[in-house]
Amino acid sequence: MIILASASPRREELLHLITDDFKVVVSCVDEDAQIADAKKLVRFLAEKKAADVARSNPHDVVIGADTVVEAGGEIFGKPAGLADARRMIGAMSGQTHFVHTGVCVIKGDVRVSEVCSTAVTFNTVGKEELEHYLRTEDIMDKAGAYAIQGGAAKFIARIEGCFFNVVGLPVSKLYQILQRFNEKQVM
Ligand SMILES: Cc1cn([C@H]2C[C@H](O)[C@@H](COP(=O)(O)OP(=O)(O)OP(=O)(O)O)O2)c(=O)[nH]c1=O
Repeated sequence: MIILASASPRREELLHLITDDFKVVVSCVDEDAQIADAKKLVRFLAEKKAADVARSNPHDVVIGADTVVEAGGEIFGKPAGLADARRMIGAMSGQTHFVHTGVCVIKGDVRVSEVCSTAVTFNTVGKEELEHYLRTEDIMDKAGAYAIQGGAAKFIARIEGCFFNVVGLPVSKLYQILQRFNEKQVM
């Protein structure tokens, strides 16, 4: 059985693009980590989430993931509040940033972790547009305080890499990892 160790409805929706044969078990890990490198951070947290659920489900294939935005040398997770969200989108306005998602798949002793990065370029977001966006989108549970799959779509000038990675799961990369588990007969 495949288990998605995530409370994210986006990740659940995205995993359905690969298979309908899975269940969700939410991990209860502390996401505070003192890691300054964004790629190392998402890998660490994806592993932590997957390992937490794998401990009590040793015979299942457990998937964990974590997404952050890296913009101008800063790492943006979920905003702490409206002011933080305003600051994050302000920093990304008219600029290119990276969205990194770590994904970890564990079954018993076998563990595969990967990081997928997507470059996203925002058009300049005007003050009024920004305030309207903050009023109308549920951004508090999104890394970088935006949803590319939602109202932020209108700010996107260009993306390079996997779109689904930005939404929280690098679907094609995860598919390849799961195929490897299948070939090794560990699924
Ligand atoms: C940048 C971006 C992020 N996101 C979301 C994906 C993730 O759900 C969230 C980042 O938070 P995460 O901490 O990676 O995930 P989560 O807390 O939602 O779920 P869990 O830890 O239980 O797996 O931001 C979007 O939905 N759209 C976007 O455009």
